[in-house]
Amino acid sequence: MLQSVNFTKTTAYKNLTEDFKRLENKHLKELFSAETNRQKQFSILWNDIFIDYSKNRIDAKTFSNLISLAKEVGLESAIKSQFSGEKINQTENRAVLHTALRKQFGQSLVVEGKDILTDIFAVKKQMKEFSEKVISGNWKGYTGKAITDIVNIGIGGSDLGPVMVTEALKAYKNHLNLHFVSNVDGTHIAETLKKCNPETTLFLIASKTFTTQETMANAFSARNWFLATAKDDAAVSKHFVALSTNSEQVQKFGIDPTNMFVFWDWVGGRYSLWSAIGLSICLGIGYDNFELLLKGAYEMDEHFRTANFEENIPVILALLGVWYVNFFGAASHAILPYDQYLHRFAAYFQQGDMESNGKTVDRSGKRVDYQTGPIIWGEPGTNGQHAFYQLIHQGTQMIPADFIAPAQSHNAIGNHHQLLMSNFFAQTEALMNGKTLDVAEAELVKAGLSAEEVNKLAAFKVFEGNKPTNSILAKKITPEVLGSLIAMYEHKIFVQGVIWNIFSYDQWGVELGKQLANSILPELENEKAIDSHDSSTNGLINLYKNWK
Ligand SMILES: O=P(O)(O)OC[C@H]1O[C@H](O)[C@@H](O)[C@@H](O)[C@@H]1O
Repeated sequence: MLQSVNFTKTTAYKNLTEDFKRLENKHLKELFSAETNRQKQFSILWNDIFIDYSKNRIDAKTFSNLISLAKEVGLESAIKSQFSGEKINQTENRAVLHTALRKQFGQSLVVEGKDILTDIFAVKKQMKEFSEKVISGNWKGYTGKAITDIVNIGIGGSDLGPVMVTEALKAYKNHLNLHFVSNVDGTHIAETLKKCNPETTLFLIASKTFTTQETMANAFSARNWFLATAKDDAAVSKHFVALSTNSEQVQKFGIDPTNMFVFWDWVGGRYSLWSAIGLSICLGIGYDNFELLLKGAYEMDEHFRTANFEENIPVILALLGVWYVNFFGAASHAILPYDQYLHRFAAYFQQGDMESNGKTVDRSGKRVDYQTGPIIWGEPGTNGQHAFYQLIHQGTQMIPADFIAPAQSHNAIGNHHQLLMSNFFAQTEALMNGKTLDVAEAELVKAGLSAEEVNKLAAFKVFEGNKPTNSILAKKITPEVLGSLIAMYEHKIFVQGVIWNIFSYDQWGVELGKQLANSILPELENEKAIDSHDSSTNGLINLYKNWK
């Protein structure tokens, strides 16, 4: 089981407090000139991924104290507990075994006396056969036509992962058109169905619980739309399949149990793209590529599980994050992929990270007296550069950022990739070095400005620099590399949860809004004025009722 340790009471934390005093006002430029081999010291080449974390505000001593922190909070045994299937998600009394889904054929994992890989491989086989049948056109719709369009209906973890991965690996896409419907706003399903033909559309109803309001509403609307043309309940089985843990609800909805792809309660929603929830990935890029994605994740699992903390990528990234959140007071962390295909990567980890570590209560049930998970955000470069980088460069907040880029593009058009990469390299350099007042003045003088104008303008052209970044350079974004990158962030989140002494695998914070929406729903079904809430909520509901 996970130990409950307040990391702020450890010796390592005390030492880090001293480190912070030493480094708080030290410029990264100074650190680089003091250590000529700094990149070598603070970087890892692993498979086709290079992690350069040298542009962080640490020195060798801080690094070693951060590693000690991981040791002191019992990270080693926490990793063992997670991988072996202990019920570390204590508030839901569940194991956390998305890593088991990535195990390779021929391996085994016995949990509570049962080899859980037997069931996992059986579902994978079902996914392989089904996806191959649909892709080849052998799976026919109710009028005998091959499937052309796949609509995945799901939300949160049953949507974001498949969306992100199928976008990231679009270069591997086959002929099937993929659509994702998540929002309960009728616009989402309506606009999607405009593009589909009931005879050739396959719906994947993706929901771990099969009770999620948004998904069920969309699933019923999809079925009504389908039956309006098909006019035969028996046709449903050719066009609707379920990805879920809840066979009872799946059957109630009317989906044939043979068309159900199961997973298990030890797969958290936001960690479920590796499970049956990944069926849309198999359909969109082929099962073999899905397997490669899993393989890449498995390799990262093995690295995380076995590498010394000093060389352990997720551990190091997690510790650097803690360093900024808890010592420098950073409130957010940016994920900035220089790859258009990764345009949903940050959005995916908004759920992955914020739903996991957005907690205020520690593992003993007490309110924490330190900061936990940061706000995760980001957009692809270079778009972000022309939008919000201003604040990263010259704003008052410290925003540690991960810059991710592939050395090889899937679309080598002209010099586009060089242009992109020049920006990737320039940004982290600029964020680190900044621009001094002297340089800003000299540039203005060179541009022919008068002394008075130089004096007026120079302060606005200064960049303090000293902004920490990680550069994550991959050879190419292949399914395998993507799998590794996703698993890398998953493990980073876990490590941070261990340090912050919180439960990373529950998500009670999403419940209150759901409960209240359920109690408000019946109030919207009649004309009566409402007075059961506070004046703001009553006022809003009543105005809505007047206006609708
Ligand atoms: O797959 P389901 O059960 O429909 O849940 C969808 C989402 O619901 C809630 O918002 C949370 O529990 C998420 O973690 C989950 O991913």
